[in-house]
Amino acid sequence: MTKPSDAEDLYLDAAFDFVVVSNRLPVDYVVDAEGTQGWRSSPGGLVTALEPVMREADGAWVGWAGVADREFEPFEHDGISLVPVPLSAAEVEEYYEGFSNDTLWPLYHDVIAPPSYHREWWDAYVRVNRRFAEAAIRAAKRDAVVWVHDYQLQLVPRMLREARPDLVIGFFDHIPFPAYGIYSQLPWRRQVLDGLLGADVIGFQRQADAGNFARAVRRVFGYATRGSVIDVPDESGELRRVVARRFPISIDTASFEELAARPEVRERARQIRESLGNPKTIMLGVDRLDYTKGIRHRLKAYGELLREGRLEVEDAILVQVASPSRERVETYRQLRDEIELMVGRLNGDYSTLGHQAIAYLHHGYPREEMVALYLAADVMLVTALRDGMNLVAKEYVASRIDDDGALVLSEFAGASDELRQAVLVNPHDIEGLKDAIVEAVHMPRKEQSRRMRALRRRVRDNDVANWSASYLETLTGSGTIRPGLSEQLSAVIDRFAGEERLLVALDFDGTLAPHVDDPEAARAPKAVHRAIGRLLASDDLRVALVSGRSLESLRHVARPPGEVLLSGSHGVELQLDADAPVTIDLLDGEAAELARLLELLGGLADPVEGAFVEPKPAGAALHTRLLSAGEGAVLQRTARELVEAELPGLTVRGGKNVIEFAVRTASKGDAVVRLRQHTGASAVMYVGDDVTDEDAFAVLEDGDVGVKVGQGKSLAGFRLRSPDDVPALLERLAEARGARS
Ligand SMILES: O=P(O)(O)OC[C@H]1O[C@H](O[C@H]2O[C@H](CO)[C@@H](O)[C@H](O)[C@H]2O)[C@H](O)[C@@H](O)[C@@H]1O
Ligand SMILES: O=c1ccn([C@@H]2O[C@H](COP(=O)(O)OP(=O)(O)O)[C@@H](O)[C@H]2O)c(=O)[nH]1
Repeated sequence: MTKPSDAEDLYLDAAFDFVVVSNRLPVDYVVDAEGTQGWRSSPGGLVTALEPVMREADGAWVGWAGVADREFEPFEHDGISLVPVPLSAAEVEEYYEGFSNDTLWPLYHDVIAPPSYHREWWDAYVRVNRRFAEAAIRAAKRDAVVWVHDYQLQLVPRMLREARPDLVIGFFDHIPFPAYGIYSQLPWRRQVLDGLLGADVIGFQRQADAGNFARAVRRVFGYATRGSVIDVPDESGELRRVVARRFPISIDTASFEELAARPEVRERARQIRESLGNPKTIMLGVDRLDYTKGIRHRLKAYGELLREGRLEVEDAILVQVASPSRERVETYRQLRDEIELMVGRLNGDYSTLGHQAIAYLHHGYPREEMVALYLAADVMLVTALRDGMNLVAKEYVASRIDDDGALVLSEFAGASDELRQAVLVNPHDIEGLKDAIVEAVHMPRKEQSRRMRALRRRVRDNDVANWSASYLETLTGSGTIRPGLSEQLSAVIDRFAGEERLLVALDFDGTLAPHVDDPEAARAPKAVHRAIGRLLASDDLRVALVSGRSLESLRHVARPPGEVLLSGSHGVELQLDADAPVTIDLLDGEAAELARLLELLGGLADPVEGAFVEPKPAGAALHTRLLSAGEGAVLQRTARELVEAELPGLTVRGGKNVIEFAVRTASKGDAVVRLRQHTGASAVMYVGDDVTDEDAFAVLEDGDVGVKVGQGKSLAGFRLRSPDDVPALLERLAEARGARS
């Protein structure tokens, strides 16, 4: 791999600010029986999800064209720039069918099938990952964002970072990440984790996957993890923050709704029903023919229902689309044989001359036909034994624009975290699955509509544009923030308000009060005081102010009521009880350092008009907000160099137009940890705007809520546009908390 020092020429043909890398391109190269060559949509949910994202972005998509031993020049297809990566026949066998789909796939899906471990497959995996990384490097401009996808390419993030430290690197895992007891089987477990940790943000479908990943990192490397943050040391020992958290993928909901409303698609749905003899109930399964999808369990349950007479072949039919997948992998061949044997038996046993038990279709269908099938089906069966997300479930819901139909959904599919109003099942429990199918078949129209409305709202609120925006916002900190509370944030507050004991921790400057030139003149508007008052009147809810200011200054500007807990000087000072004195008892050495620090900063600031020093109990801040950006930057750099030379080891913090030095190490993160302990809170909300608030976001845990005010890279899951939006957030929480009690 080329190192950055000799990689300058690589930047020359780099043309893209945004590069997506996945094993598959959205199209496969095909030659039909007559020898006609062309491009056909490639299978699977990854392509369905990424296609609309790429159509919006002016980026390049690096991937394989689905055929061995063919090289293609980069080309444009349907408005997307594609950069094909070639694979030899041996590589398809060892990297794609072998290591990706016969080692990692079964291992990551909880060993439903036994994984095979072969050293030659691993060698091919490393080689091919390097080729993908090199193609991405060629395509990416300096400082570009490169977003790598899925288990086939887990080594690419590290390869990119080593060759091109300028890049912003993201990774998204579309499939589950298993518990360490299973993951640890992998002979190359260290290398794979290390490969992934090359990314800045690692996205997962479910929080459970992110948790499994963080635990594996702790077990294998011993790196510290806090909430969604992993501290990864680089070669010089400096810590790099890697975020690992859930970003549930979705679909282009509006396009499914639009298709479902088209007269020709509705007509096609009617034809499908008619061709099946207009039975009372059409049940539908749509899956790649994969052992993770639980097709066998579904057929078994359906067969038993027919045998027991709980379903009649005159009334019901199961349409099973099993689209061809990975057909040269032995486990998939065996699965096809088993499924087709089962379908043959069931049809032999239960079909009559006029009524078929199962319509089995071993084909892939285009989007329009899929929507017609969704519209034709009264009941959708998604019974996966393990599935990263399962987009089919979301597509069914989005297509039911008349708010009818019923979805039976496995709790082992990622989609079940969001689609709570489906009939949820454990597909291993065949009796439970049978009951769920019967419940769905007989579900009253009113009940169908109640559930479907809630399900549809969910897929509309979190569509694929939302998914990519929220991921990329975490990765790059860019994006437009609309004023007010987003629907997602409102929904999360409602959920948060239901937790047992709450802590609401708020930064002051830039969050409750707008930034002003004179720090002592900063004030929060009346609306903030009112909202805090309402929160303080709520049951089991504590409010804390967490500021970089000294406590004295914080009390002066914020004028908080006595019940508000206070943390000042970035966690150095804590006031947990209104009457308790706060002392920080500097050691003699610390006091001497502080005195010298004030001298040094004073010496720098005094001659510069507009610059001033704010003394703090355990440090001092040099403010440059009245200077031009250039002058401010120069003064801050000089201060940093001077202090580091004379007082090495002090904590240094950059903020908005301020640089701060402290003789005692503490952070807003430490403050939040102490406050959580002190209040016994079961969930914490933290709201902040500055870089120093990132320490607090970093210690948030599952179930907590982080809200960043304004733009910029952040670990927070949610955003508000400005301090003007904060009172509405606090009011909403107070209201939801009140409604609960
Ligand atoms: O490329 P193939 O080997 O033919 O397989 C198709 C894709 O299958 C997997 O899809 C996953 O991504 C979906 C979207 O996030 C998700 O809903 C599903 O649960 C996953 O299984 C695989 O992860 C992709 O890489 C494949 O392209
Ligand atoms: O005949 C078919 C079968 C499936 N799909 C699409 O393939 C994707 C399957 O994604 P899912 O997440 O359900 O599972 P995956 O195959 O990725 O494991 C969905 O968008 C389906 O609409 C399709 O277009 N035609």
